[in-house]
Amino acid sequence: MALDILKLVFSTINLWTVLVIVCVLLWQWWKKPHPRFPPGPRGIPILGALPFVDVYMERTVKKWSLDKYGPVMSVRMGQKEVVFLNTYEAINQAFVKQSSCFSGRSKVVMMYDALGMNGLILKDHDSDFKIQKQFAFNYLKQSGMGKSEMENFVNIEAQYFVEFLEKLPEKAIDLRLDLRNLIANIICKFVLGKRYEYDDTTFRKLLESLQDELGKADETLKVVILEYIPILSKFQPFKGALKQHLQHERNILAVLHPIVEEHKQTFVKTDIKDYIDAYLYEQKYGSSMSSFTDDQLVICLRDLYVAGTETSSGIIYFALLGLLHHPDYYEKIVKEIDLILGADKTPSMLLKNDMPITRAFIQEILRYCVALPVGIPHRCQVDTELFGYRIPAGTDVFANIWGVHFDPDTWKDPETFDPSRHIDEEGKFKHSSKIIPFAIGPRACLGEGLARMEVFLIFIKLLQTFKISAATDPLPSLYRGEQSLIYNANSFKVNLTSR
Ligand code: HEM
Repeated sequence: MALDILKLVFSTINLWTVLVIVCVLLWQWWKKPHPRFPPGPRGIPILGALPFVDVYMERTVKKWSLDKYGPVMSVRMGQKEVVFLNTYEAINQAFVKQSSCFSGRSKVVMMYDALGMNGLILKDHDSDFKIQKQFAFNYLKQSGMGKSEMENFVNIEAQYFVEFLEKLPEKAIDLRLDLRNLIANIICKFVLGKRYEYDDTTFRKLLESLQDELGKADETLKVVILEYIPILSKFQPFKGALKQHLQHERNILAVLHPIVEEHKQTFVKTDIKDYIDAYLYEQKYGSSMSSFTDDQLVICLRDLYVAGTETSSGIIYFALLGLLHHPDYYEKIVKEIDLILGADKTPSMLLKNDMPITRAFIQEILRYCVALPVGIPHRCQVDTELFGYRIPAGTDVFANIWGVHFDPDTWKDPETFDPSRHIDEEGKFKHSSKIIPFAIGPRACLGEGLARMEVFLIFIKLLQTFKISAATDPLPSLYRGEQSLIYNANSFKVNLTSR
């Protein structure tokens, strides 16, 4: 009898416990951060809308925004309520006009244990960040970002690159890694003060860590999910994926630390050769010395290297794929290059106005193949209003850059790859403020000037030197690339023949 009573009590407690847990979960899922929070799908308890989002999250969200929720909408992702801005006007309003509210960063689970919230990319928007970003920007500008000094350097590196390719045995080649080498060399020269030969072991180590860090798509997916359901980091396979990701980050830092130490040993205040020297100078003699710490320096170097390598090289890789998909444009561009540069003249940004077809093609690649389709999330720093909605402090806000580039209200047949949309009736290149691959506002890309220069000069140099043909059949899609931390084309091979 007593046993029966005990059994009954326990089964009742269990039932109640389960009921309470279910109610808490339902309440959490149902409750919005504010009655005027932007509308959006709430999905199912615990997972939110995660199971309903395509691997190309930006495309699903844009569709939801067009079909039902409008330009400013929310999506419940796991435990988090995030906001997506799906039109140029919404992004401009938040990230430019209300930038004092919308420029923060949140803690990133997949990086935090290795990087904290230091460096440039992950740093919250405070006075320290402004000093660091201004310093980095001034340094790049002084080094000639967007000017002829930097152009010379990109051209010299591009020349090394084509010479390296010319020496390779004639066979089909996948240029992805070699392009990454080339672009990494450019950023290393500015930042670390040296370029590396393609077989240098330190350089290979750095590149391999980058490749591992940016990861394979399925590993990346596991660490990305942790941003929304952090509790999963206690369980496999998420625990292992996170550990590995953090180790890749530490590997990059381990290569950079000794380079900084070497600079410290050889530092001469009257001979500033690179970013590290300039930083050490600021550390010793600058007016805001406390902001310039050793840890901050190493993570800034990591940021410039990581942010500056995969993005630009990926866009050039996409541009080559685009050419192979559109032989009519291949022909037109080569004709333009032959007319303006011939076989020997060095590519130059000064000639860009004479090359509208090449520029229009690159512009269409930047529209169509978005390296960071939803940018890097911003954190709303104070309770604020946006388009009549309430956005509480602490909310993560994404700019759906892909959504802007494929907005049917701006672009006719947005899914058609068509460079002619960037050329006016007089045959001149037409700039569009609604192509924003580098984002906008105070958190916009630091390296836009350098990246634009790299893509233009290297793309032309390759076409001036080689005849490029496809060695992969069928070619991967230009529209559906590989979704990892950075969106890239799926691998393909080409044959290169000297022109
Ligand atoms: C085609 C090439 C590139 C693309 C498409 C690109 C795109 C972007 C985007 C979308 C962001 C996020 C902006 C935001 O949070 O709103 C960003 C941030 C950043 N990029 Fe780039 N980027 C490229 C090349 C580069 C290069 C070459 C460098 C280095 C010199 C660089 C350094 C950075 C840094 C440091 C940030 C963080 C800025 C901040 O948090 O304030 N990027 N980039």
